[in-house]
Amino acid sequence: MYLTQLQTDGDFLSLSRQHEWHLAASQFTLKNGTKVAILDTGVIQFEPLVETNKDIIISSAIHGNETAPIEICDELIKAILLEELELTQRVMFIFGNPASINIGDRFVEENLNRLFSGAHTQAPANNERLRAAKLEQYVADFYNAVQEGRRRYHYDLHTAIRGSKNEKFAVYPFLHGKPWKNEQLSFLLACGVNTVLMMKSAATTFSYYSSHQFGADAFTVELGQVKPFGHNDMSRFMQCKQSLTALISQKEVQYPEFNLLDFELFEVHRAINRTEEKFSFSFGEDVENFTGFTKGALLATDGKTEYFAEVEGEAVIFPNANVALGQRAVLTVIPLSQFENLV
Ligand SMILES: O=C(O)CCC(=O)N[C@@H](CCC(=O)O)C(=O)O
Ligand SMILES: [Zn+2]
Repeated sequence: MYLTQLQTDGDFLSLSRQHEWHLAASQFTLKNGTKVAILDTGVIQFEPLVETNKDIIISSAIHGNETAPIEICDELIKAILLEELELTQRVMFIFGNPASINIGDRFVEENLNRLFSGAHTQAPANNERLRAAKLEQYVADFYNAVQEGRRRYHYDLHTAIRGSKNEKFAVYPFLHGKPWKNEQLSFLLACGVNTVLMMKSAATTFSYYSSHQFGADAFTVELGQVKPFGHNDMSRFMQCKQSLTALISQKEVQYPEFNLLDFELFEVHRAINRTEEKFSFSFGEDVENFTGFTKGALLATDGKTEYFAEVEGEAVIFPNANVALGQRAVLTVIPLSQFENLV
């Protein structure tokens, strides 16, 4: 059994990487009374003795090559297990895809972040599809284990393949008409994220699952650019780590008064999917996220279909010509025009 080693070094990341797709469940209690439950590889849950009012999920390694968020969570988990950090809230950490961490790639067979909200059932099982089903269940059990009416959060931490004109940005899952929350934007700002994309449609991403299925305040948070372990300048992630630390170890957290002028808010204009083997962009690999295009400029070619910028300044997000057929090759955004749904 792995507990003795884990209680000694707090290294849940290495333990998860040594058990790529499954780890026997176990539990123990820290000296400070915090209950620790290892639910599976990459899934560890903490419940402190004190009365709590928040249920917080912090996930990383949904894509295994996005190492900075993994390092943040590794450090937080170690601090909790070694009792250097005491919690005041229920917290579940998830390393989404340990096998993809071990190959230093986005995924093994299939993009885990396109398999949630039941999408994992739409094709024959593989390890990522089985994993998505398990992660859905762990999230459901975590939120449903306590009484209704508590505050639910899920921050799914990523880094982007390309550089970004806005280094850090968040994806606000489509809320089906429910209002966006100033308070959540203020938390993101405390993490160093002042740029937010407001999505306009349902998705099969992890953050959309927690948002839509459980009403969690959930975001995909892009903290920087993909780099191998050991190549991240962790000083650039300090604000995020400190804000997450405050959220999980303080009863309440105060943020500076909300000022819309502190933010760059975008709405998704459209998603362009790759449907043909022959798919290319009109621009190079060095073109960064949030690069805007002149109306009428060619953006992408999908087989015989050409896509042109429809709006002056339409900007690209997550351009990736190598996505699987049928998947999103790029999002385009324009500045948010309506703010009444922000409360
Ligand atoms: O840089 C890229 O091309 C992708 C970075 C990344 O993994 N982003 C997430 C965004 C998820 C969302 O839209 O909420 C993803 O593509 O899964
Ligand atoms: Zn990612």
